[in-house]
Amino acid sequence: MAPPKKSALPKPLPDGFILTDTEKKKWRLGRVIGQGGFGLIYLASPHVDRPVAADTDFVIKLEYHDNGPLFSELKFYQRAAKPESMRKWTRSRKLDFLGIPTYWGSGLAEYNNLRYRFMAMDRLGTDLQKFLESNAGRMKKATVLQLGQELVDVLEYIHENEYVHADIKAANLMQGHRDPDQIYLADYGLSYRYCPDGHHKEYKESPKKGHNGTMEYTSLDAHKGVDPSRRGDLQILGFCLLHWLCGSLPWDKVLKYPAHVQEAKTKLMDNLPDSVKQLSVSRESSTDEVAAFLLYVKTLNYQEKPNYQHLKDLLSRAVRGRLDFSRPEGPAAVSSTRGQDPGTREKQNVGRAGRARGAKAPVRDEEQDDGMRSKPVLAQYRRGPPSQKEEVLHEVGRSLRPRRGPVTYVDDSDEEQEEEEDDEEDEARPRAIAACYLRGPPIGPRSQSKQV
Ligand SMILES: Nc1ncnc2c1ncn2[C@@H]1O[C@H](COP(=O)(O)OP(=O)(O)OP(=O)(O)O)[C@@H](O)[C@H]1O
Repeated sequence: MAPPKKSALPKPLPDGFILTDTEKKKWRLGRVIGQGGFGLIYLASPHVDRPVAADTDFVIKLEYHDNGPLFSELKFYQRAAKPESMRKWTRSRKLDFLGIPTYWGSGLAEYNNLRYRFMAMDRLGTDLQKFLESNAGRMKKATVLQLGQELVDVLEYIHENEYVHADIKAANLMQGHRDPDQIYLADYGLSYRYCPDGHHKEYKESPKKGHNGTMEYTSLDAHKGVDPSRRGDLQILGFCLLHWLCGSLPWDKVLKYPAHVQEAKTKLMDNLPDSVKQLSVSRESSTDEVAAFLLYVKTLNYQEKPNYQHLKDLLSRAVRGRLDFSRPEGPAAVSSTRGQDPGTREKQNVGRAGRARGAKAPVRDEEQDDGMRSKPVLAQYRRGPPSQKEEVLHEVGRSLRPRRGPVTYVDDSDEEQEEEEDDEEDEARPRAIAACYLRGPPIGPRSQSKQV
């Protein structure tokens, strides 16, 4: 009998299903509490003899075994986020907390002729995009600066462990399940090993890979198709901080035109610090610190190690204490983000060519653009099988938000090296990308001079 036809989102496994990880540890599945473009998030428990408690501290992320992002995420956790190594780092740096979720195990499973990959990890709480959506896209300045400092700590740790995240944004920042003051950087599905075994990738512009990442925040390097690096992560973070402070970004209205976004970001970076300072919506929410942050990031060479302490110093200004996600004072920014459904926002994330390639973000005639960010994504641009996704959404309730759609995946350039390490995973390796999914050349002018 032919195996059932697959779509990107896995056919759910039944409640109570028992999974065995590579360490022979068993995990019991509870209910589904989230879904992404490729996978489902289940409550889970290592106590397999009883139903999973509603307040369990664990979740399992489940995807079809050859889908891809989970494979990539797993590699990140296995190489870079070992609990012992994080503990050591936290102690040596005298940090109270490091916002990277703990990985508890992973494995493969089979059910009804379908093969799955799973990963057990810390359960997390609400993502920060939800706060932004109820606060006109803004956060209080003290909160923004504090988040910025905490994220610099997280980035320093992952950068020192040969990885960059490459997709920092509020939707990937989640509160702790037990402690809402602990903020975790989640979703390492697009993380990239920029410095395998201490050898930094070379600077190389590649039009075929241009404009990858989440369009609002992706770095200028990514716009040019350059592999992600440390300075790119910091530039993405700078754009996020600016967005959270102001509620909007200068390129909000042209997000469907990657070349225009690139142009607007180049202009902003070329005219620092004034270009950022003038975006302040009020004195209380002045953007001076973010201007200084981005100005420093601009000085970094592609392979240069940032001075993380200096970056934190630039953001420090009475920013200790509890995080306050209430609505900031002052005028609401004129933001085209407001009112836009999160699904539409997420469709602007086009993934990384060569790793998570897929349908390109929709590009339409310019004449048609009259603030199109608030318009729904056209049906033909929606990735994945809407019917199945909608079914699952109904089952699991309103907390679920569709994010990126399915893309065919190819592993990063570490393939040969990984082969040695992953003998037992060989069979599970994601398939090579089909030619029909390769992204075409970027649209629009490429007028920038090289910046290495
Ligand atoms: N560790 C976790 N604990 C609790 N909920 C989680 C956890 N990780 C993810 N979620 C929830 O599940 C949803 C899907 O997460 P997931 O990381 O699979 O997908 P995504 O990042 O939204 O999209 P994609 O899979 O396309 O990258 C998230 O929106 C979040 O609400």
